Amino acid sequence: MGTDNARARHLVRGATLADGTTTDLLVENGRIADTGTGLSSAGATVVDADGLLALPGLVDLHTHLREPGFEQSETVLTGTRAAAAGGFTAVFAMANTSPVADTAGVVEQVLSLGDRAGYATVRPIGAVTVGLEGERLAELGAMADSRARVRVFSDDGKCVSDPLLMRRALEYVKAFDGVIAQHAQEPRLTAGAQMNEGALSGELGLTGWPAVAEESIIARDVLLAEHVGSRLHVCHVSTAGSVDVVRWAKARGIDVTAEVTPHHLLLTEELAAGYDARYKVNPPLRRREDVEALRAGLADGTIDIVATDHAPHPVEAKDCEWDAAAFGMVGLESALSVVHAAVVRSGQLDWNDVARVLSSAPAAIGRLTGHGTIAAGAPAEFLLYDPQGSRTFSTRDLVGKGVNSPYLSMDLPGHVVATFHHGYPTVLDGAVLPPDEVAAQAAFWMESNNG
Ligand SMILES: NC(=O)N[C@@H](CC(=O)O)C(=O)O
Ligand SMILES: [Zn+2]
Ligand SMILES: [Zn+2]
Repeated sequence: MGTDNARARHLVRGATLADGTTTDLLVENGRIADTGTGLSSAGATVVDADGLLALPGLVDLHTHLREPGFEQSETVLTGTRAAAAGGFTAVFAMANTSPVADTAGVVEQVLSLGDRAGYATVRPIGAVTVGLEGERLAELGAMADSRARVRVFSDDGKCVSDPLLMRRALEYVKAFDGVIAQHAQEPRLTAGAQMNEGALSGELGLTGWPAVAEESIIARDVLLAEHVGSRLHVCHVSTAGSVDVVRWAKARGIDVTAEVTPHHLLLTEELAAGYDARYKVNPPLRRREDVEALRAGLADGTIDIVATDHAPHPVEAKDCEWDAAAFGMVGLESALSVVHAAVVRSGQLDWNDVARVLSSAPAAIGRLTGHGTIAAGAPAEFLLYDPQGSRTFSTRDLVGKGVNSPYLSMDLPGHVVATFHHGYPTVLDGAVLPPDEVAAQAAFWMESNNG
């Protein structure tokens, strides 16, 4: 049955592309076989895309899939189902698992789990240091040369704070065109930190996380990247000052890219006032001025991409006192709607920009091919989005294991109607397709493409 479906052609009829033109998409053998209007539907399953926007499959450069080791929070299967629901066709899986993804063995395991599940391309991120301990470099070369072909390295969750180790890591990854993705947080300036440092943290009696703890590491790292002539990526930029530092570095010609999360584009620190730990995240939600600067930075290209930092946690880790709660929010299922609400409605980004910041640019930074374009001959990696209307976001919209979403009971615009990965649907009519069906499609795809 799965084999038949994988061979099946799909005709997506009357979709609107990011540039506003209308087209049909004939999907066959994993590729977009043809585009144009009035394509024949002979032998094809027709998907009516009237009024729907077709965007290249979203690529998340920053996802916590939690497997191996924290399967109570998420697995590669559940996390990639959440990804598909959000319109993602590729995710880069962060290394803070148990064991840590600091060896070729672990990254190959994560790769295989992703391939088998079949909901999205999973590209493992390798740890920079052994055990994320910040003491000695992990086997970066072996991870790069492994089947997982790791190009992005990060100790995310922790900062590579030792400047000498950071310098060595930047130097080392040049050999295989890798990039260090830094979680910029000066540890001494943020010991015990619970929320953004400012008047509000004082009022609430919570230890503050000062903006300078992020900005000083970014400033140091762009200078190190310049010094060694290497490539740096900055994770989840959250302050106006960070945008200024990155803008300065780019003007100087330094090879740096930066990401912002959907939540830092929409939410502010005032949400901490109710001590609801759903709003506890690292880096913390900041001030309105920071949100405005992040939006402007994304619009003018200083910030290259939006990445979710999808960080699922079990209910117990959030349903407790603020100080004791885990940092992090889920974000895959809501990302496109939140970006729509934060920067499309305001006119700062159009849909072409959205396709860039959520698909082609993250693919380019991660050296991932086969994603980021909708064109005849290209791999069929795309989604259909209904930009009309809005929904009250609820746990029914959450497909992964985590329910730690800051958007529950908020009204969000639009929704993902369909996602196609490797030419087969992972989401149709707004519903994620069952794991056995998708796994069968994936097995057939692997056979015809690798075998
Ligand atoms: N963002 C978070 O608040 N938490 C992340 C770690 C991280 O991205 O720094 C996690 O792994 O839970
Ligand atoms: Zn981080
Ligand atoms: Zn993270």
